[in-house]
Amino acid sequence: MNTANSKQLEVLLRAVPEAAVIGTLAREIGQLTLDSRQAGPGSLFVALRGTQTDGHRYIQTAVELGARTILCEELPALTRPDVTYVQVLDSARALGLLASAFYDHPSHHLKLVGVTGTNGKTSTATLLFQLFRGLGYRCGLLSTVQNQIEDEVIPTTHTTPDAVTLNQLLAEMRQRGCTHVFMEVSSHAVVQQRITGLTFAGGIFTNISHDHLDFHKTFDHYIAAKKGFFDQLPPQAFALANIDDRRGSVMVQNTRARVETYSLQTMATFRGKMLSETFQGMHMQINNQEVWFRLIGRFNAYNLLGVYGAAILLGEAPEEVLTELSGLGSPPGRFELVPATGLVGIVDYAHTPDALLNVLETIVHLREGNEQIITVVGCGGNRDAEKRPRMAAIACRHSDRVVLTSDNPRHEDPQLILDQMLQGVPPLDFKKVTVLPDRREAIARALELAEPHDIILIAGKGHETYQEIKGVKYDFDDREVLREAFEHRERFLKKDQSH
Ligand SMILES: CC(=O)N[C@H]1[C@@H](OP(=O)(O)OP(=O)(O)OC[C@H]2O[C@@H](n3ccc(=O)[nH]c3=O)[C@H](O)[C@@H]2O)O[C@H](CO)[C@@H](O)[C@@H]1O[C@H](C)C(=O)N[C@@H](C)C(=O)N[C@H](CCC(=O)O)C(=O)O
Ligand SMILES: Nc1ncnc2c1ncn2[C@@H]1O[C@H](COP(=O)(O)OP(=O)(O)OP(=O)(O)O)[C@@H](O)[C@H]1O
Ligand SMILES: N[C@H](CCC[C@H](N)C(=O)O)C(=O)O
Ligand SMILES: [Mg+2]
Repeated sequence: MNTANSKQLEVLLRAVPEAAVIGTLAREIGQLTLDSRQAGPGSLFVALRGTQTDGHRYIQTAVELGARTILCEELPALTRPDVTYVQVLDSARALGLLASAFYDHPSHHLKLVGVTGTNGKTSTATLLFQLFRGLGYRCGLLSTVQNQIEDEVIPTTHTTPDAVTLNQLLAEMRQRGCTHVFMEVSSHAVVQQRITGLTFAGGIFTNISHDHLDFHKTFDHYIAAKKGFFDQLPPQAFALANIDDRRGSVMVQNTRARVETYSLQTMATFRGKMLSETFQGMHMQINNQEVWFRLIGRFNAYNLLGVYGAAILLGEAPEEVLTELSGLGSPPGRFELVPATGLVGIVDYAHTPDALLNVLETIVHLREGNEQIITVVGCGGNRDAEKRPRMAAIACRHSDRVVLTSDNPRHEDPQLILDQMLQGVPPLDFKKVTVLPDRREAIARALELAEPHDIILIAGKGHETYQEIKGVKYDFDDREVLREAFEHRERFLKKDQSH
């Protein structure tokens, strides 16, 4: 990436006035790193306290690899005269501030909009990116699926990258002439201060429901994390909240930004109404204008309203925005239809109880006759376990047949995850449930159960192209696997007919 940079330590530290320095300030910093394994001559290594280990334990390693500037909360027992130590109260905060300064504060020069909420971040940010490109702007996107600078796709491992990667990407976007950047702000990113030091033009709150309690421990902490994003918005920014969500007004109650709202139920700055929908699209009214969209589902009506509102708050003309929005399709793996003869196949990233409920309610609503709804779903390992029985219960309540399977088991035993899911199956529903830990077999089984016109939902992995089992990522794409299973079924049916 062509954002090679170097800065005098003395200049950089103006971003962190509270720092105490031991050693010389006359150092040229060529790289910021939070991982000792990436340190080298010219590096400033930032020791962060993490969830698995403490970066302070790797100061020595960073120095051995050539780093001569260390930022930490606690000085090592033995300090070296040839190393500069910068001591702060909060390394994560300092890293955010330094990363912005190191890359010349790229966010100050961009219209940066952050989207937070349990569900709908990727959808909202991606739609905004596509919309603004359609309106003629050069744009950047930071999302779970991928990062993108105009047409160039940059793979990502996180929803919100760490502060260094984030500012580096923003700097690259700025250098390439982008004026607008749309990014997802995960709750982890707020708590770990990955976004500290950024200047946002606006923030959007989609909704909040059950997720990530493995990390945040309580729902109140999770709400506080999301709210933290709005608390740090500047007065010039907008804070756009979905007020149909119970927590919508709490989110923006302490923000200094200008508060605006969107709703499908009540008075709001941006008011929408769903008029009708089919599997091909939906008809909506937005602030008294009627529009046809290619996206479907009540949850997408919310996403479209949030996108519309943000575009207007960024100064765009309503007519142009609606015309452009009306032509946009779903982001990858979000209610993605997989074509099949005589059946409906849907791959969706619903991996929380709320998302699964929304998707299934949409499908139930769109069902025309007595087609069966067959749901294949699992829950990820090493993540929030409380959602497991809830997701199984929701799948049972709104489907005719359910195949429980593995998502990304990570380091957990797939059978134990499934046992926890089974706890949520009501006794009378056991007859509709099949358990098959192998996801490919589970998808095949769903098709064996299917009769003409049935609707098959494969939930939880959406755009993911791998399945992570015991630290290894195996190629696996629900859309591909479903497509192959459809082809197999068609061959089988043809053979059957010819006999
Ligand atoms: C739980 C969590 O968020 N973890 C993130 C966190 O790691 P951590 O706090 O566990 O770090 P750690 O492993 O304890 O290490 C502490 C420090 O020591 C350093 N270290 C460690 C070892 C060593 O040899 N040398 C060294 O310097 C590490 O680089 C780190 O700075 O900081 C790391 C660097 O930024 C992230 O890569 C890591 O993401 C892990 C891989 C992860 O899985 N995160 C997920 C849960 C996540 O962040 N998800 C959110 C939300 C997803 C959603 O939208 O639903 C996201 O934004 O992606
Ligand atoms: N506004 C919404 N409200 C509720 N559910 C939604 C909404 N938008 C999308 N969904 C559902 O949630 C799933 C995830 O959507 P999306 O990827 O946009 O959310 P996200 O917030 O980015 O998730 P993640 O935290 O995993 O990055 C979708 O596949 C869909 O099932
Ligand atoms: N960003 C979410 C994605 C979950 C996707 C699901 N397929 C899983 O692996 O659990 C997380 O890391 O919790
Ligand atoms: Mg996302």
